[in-house]
Amino acid sequence: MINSSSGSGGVCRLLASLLYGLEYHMDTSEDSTFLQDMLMGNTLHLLIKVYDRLQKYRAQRPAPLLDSTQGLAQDLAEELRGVVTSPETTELLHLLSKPHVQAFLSVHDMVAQKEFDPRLPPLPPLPDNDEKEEDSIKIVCLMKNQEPLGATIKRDESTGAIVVARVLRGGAVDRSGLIREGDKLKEVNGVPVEDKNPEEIIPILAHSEGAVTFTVIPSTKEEPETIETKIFVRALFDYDPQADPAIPCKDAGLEFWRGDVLQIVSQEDDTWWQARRHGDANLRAGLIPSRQLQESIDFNLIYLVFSLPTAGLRRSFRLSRKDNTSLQIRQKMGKEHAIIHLPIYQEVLPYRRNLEEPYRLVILTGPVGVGVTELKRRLLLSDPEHFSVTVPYTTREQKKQEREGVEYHFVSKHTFEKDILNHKFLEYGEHKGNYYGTSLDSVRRVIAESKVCLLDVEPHIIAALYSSEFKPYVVFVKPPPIERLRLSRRKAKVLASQNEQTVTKIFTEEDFQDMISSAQAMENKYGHLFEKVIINDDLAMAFTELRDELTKIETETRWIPNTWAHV
Ligand SMILES: Nc1ncnc2c1ncn2[C@@H]1O[C@H](COP(=O)(O)OP(=O)(O)OP(=O)(O)O)[C@@H](O)[C@H]1O
Repeated sequence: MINSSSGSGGVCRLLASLLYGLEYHMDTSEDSTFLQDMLMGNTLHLLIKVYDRLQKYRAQRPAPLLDSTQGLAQDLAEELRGVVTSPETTELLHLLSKPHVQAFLSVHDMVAQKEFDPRLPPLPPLPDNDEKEEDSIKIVCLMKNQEPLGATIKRDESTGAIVVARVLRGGAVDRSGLIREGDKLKEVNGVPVEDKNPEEIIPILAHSEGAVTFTVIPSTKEEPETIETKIFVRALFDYDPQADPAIPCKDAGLEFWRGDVLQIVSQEDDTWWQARRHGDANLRAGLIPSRQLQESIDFNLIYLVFSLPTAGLRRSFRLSRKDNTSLQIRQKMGKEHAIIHLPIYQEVLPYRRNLEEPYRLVILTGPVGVGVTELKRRLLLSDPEHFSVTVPYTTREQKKQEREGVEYHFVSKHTFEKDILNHKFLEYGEHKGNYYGTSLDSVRRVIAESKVCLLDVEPHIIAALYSSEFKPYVVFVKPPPIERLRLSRRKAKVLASQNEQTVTKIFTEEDFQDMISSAQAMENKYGHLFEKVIINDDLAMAFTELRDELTKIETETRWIPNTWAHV
């Protein structure tokens, strides 16, 4: 426990409040535990104590008397070995030979000799400044390690000079504060670069390590005030800068995957923004394509390649299997479009449910037969007080054992058709001359009962529920690779229709192939809406993963579209 009466008490309180403030920016409980352990750990607090003690001596400006205590210790040890041994001399010799003492003396000497700065190479001779119009030259030496320098260069089209095009936020160049956008690059490590192409210079810089010396003519333009933006977006596509022919410098690009949350730190450039991946320890920003690039056809061709086979219909009423010819499901929303224009980023903000707020709607989706119904059934059984499902509407006759509002809401054909016209249904279909449908109001009813509503729909229905009212948490249930599918579903049976009869049958090879290709098509087309993907290989494991995830979303901070913040 931290002693708040110590000198570091204020800092400890500051660290504790920092932890609280940072909570919103953490993805997982592991991140939070890691930070908690680090900020509240003993090592950091001992360091703070050491720092506090050193502060006391600061005013006295202590200076080392010697710059080689190691030499003194060696001389002393030699002299002591020559004298008559006594317990004191033996103890002193033993102490001086201890690695801790030697390390301590070595650190003392490094500080005394001021050896902690990197050894910089001698300054290169100043170039002959024939260009009378240039009034100043700057020689900058940066120590480069494995980390890229964090700047891009280009040839200025009007002057032909090689100029610094961008300085990446948080990168080595940015942290040095010595090179600015617009500076003209004359030499790198004494080698003139003015007659070289940027493509020739980039490898020189990329492969150099240690001290890199730049001779630059500083830009005369007034430096614009840098405003760090705090915009968070969820990437809706995978991006690999190494495979991008358009990026000005591949190494300056930021690789990310669909679903990653990115912090946009600069939008000054119209086509290439600067961003960091949220939760990344690396503070150096990288280039990402801007939204403007989205409008370019090439960009869509390169990155947003969607395959468009029609996704398998979900069996919300357990009726829509492919071989059921008598059923025609008519979806109210989301006709298949041949051309999709998707946003490439979705602006998001952190959200944590308040206890008095309704639970988020949980949407389960996936290809026919993947196990959505089974997972939903298990969730309901696991906690019937907490989870619930909607009651569908039907125009078919009520059976003796059925109760109104339990299995179905029984309504007349006239009422059902009126409700269709009034857009009351999320989805509806016809089977053997009767209508079946799920209404938006039935979702609202479950939520109003302070329960988690589990809804199993086809992915194109999600758009109709994608609002601040429902804040849907969309789980995509995905089949495992085909060999695992064959193995795990050996004994599984599915419902199918034959001659107007519903029968059970085992999965066929065609069912598996359909399931996999349908899953792929769904992911390609709607993957940006899926907050969680669960691979249903081992059923028990898939269920545990789903249940744990649903518990977490009730208490943890998650990223939601910023439009959901406005009611
Ligand atoms: N991981 C699994 N391992 C073995 N069998 C499974 C697994 N997941 C589901 N099943 C079985 O597969 C069959 C189909 O599952 P389920 O009815 O839940 O599919 P579904 O996705 O709801 O499809 P539909 O939309 O056709 O109802 C059921 O018999 C179910 O028990």
